[in-house]
Amino acid sequence: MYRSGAFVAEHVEPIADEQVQPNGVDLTLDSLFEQVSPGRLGVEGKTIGDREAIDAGADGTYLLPPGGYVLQYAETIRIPDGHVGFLYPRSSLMRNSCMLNTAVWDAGYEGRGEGLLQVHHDVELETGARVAQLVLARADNEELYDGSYQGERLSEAKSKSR
Ligand SMILES: O=c1ccn([C@H]2C[C@H](O)[C@@H](COP(=O)(O)OP(=O)(O)OP(=O)(O)O)O2)c(=O)[nH]1
Repeated sequence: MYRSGAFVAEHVEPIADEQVQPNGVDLTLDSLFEQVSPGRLGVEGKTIGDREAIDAGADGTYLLPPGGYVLQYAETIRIPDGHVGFLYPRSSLMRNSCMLNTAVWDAGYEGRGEGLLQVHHDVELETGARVAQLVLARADNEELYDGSYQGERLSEAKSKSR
């Protein structure tokens, strides 16, 4: 069963009232990157390719030509024990010929995650704009997430909020 937006809001920070939706919470755009070297997924282990930050411009707006971009969310997410998270693109993003690709958010994960933004037509995205919606569903789990992305970008979040 999916939880209410008010429940999801207890596991996302910082959060403003307008981000809380009936069935989930909107996440906002923090920053964008372009991958510049190959990564690798092996039978054992993985590496993530190098990235270069994309310049948002003086007014904080990204002007994006078609391509694939790594998008970092501004909010810290905590997926509670007994739950799984799914993220969906905001429909207005999709209606503007862009798509956000996402994966499973595991119980126990805490961090500021990433998604893959596909741009199929030039688009403008302002830093802080709502781009995605996180939903939480009750789900059995034997253990909690303890992978390499646990705690990602948490220290950055703290220094930003000062
Ligand atoms: O769109 C998504 C989906 C998930 N995550 C976060 C939450 C999730 O718990 C974590 C790890 O995801 P996954 O288990 O799919 O990654 P992996 O490549 O298997 O990494 P690991 O080897 O650390 O499990 O990444 C994101 O940042 N973005």
